Amino acid sequence: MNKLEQELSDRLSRIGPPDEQAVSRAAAYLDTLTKPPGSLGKLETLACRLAGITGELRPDLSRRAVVVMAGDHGVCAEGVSAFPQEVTPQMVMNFLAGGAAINVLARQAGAEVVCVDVGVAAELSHPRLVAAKVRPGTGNLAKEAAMTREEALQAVKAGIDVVDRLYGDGVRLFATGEMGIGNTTPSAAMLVALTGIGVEAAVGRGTGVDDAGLARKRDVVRRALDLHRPDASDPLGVVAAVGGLEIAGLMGVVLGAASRRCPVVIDGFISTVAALAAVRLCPQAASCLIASHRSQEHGHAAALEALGLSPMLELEMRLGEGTGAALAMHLIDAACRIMSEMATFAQAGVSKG
Ligand SMILES: O=C(O)c1ccc[n+]([C@@H]2O[C@H](COP(=O)([O-])O)[C@@H](O)[C@H]2O)c1
Ligand SMILES: Cc1cc2nc[nH]c2cc1C
Repeated sequence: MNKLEQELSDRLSRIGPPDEQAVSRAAAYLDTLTKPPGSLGKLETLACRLAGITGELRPDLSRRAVVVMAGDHGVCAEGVSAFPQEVTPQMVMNFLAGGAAINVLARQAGAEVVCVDVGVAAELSHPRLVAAKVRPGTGNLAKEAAMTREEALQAVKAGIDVVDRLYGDGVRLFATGEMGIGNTTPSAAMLVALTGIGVEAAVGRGTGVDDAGLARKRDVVRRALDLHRPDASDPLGVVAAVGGLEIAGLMGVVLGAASRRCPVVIDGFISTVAALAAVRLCPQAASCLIASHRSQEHGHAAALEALGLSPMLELEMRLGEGTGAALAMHLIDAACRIMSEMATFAQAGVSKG
């Protein structure tokens, strides 16, 4: 085992199961509040999950960050996106200037946006950009491995390192976001490799390719899987062969948050595939995941199902960047406020059924 593998394995060994006692205490407390038992539905489930993750009934999740991992994709050469590759660095600059949808929605949710260059195919420099470029874009997975295993490990480490730094600054709630023209293709390839579902079920229109583009994407995914034959039991091998640098970075965000017992809100298709790969690497990490929305991207439902997650929102969004996750933070706030502000039957003098 080399140094990075050892470091990752040490980190994974620190990821534990949810605190079942805290879950039971949260559930019992919710039943003392002035409402029929269970009537707040998924908000109650969420309050219990947050207790299980953090070990606290009323965790302070006021410091929060959306980590937007950015990377480029050699597979764009196959004509798999409706947009040109230069949009990736252009959007990174937009994130840093505060003008993208994620900046608006994160501000509204009280979250900072932390943008990480883990593999953009352009030179970028900005005081607020986290510079962690592993390589300038992946290889074209239809013809070669997206990256080496070592590069995948470096990208995972970049995600863990960002979480560590933010945790040190007091951040206790994380959300995944990404930017990478072409990244629905590697995400679909990873989903097929990890779950065995059909290519048709995993590949969708991404930024909006037409029927010919969709057919090309499916063909590319089939060719890539034929070429690399990734092993589902080796998630790092899967992301290295047919994944993306920002996807590996998001695996690190999930694993880092789980190792700190922090909830991590999962955004759309790409984020969910990254979370699935992280959970395949470390099944215990599943307990820290909060699914935010169901994206319009064709394969997202299957990715959520593979994780056994039920999203809170269905807003017909398909942007990525962490936008659905930022919106779900309002529901996390709602669940926390129910636990801290609602009167009990005894306090309000309301008769129990
Ligand atoms: O989050 C999603 O479900 C989602 C669905 C479709 C597209 N995206 C975003 O669009 C880009 C990938 O789309 P594409 O067509 O270039 O593969 C990438 O920057 C993602 O953030 C994101
Ligand atoms: C403009 C644009 C913004 C995005 N944000 C995330 N993916 C994106 C893709 C495009 C094309």
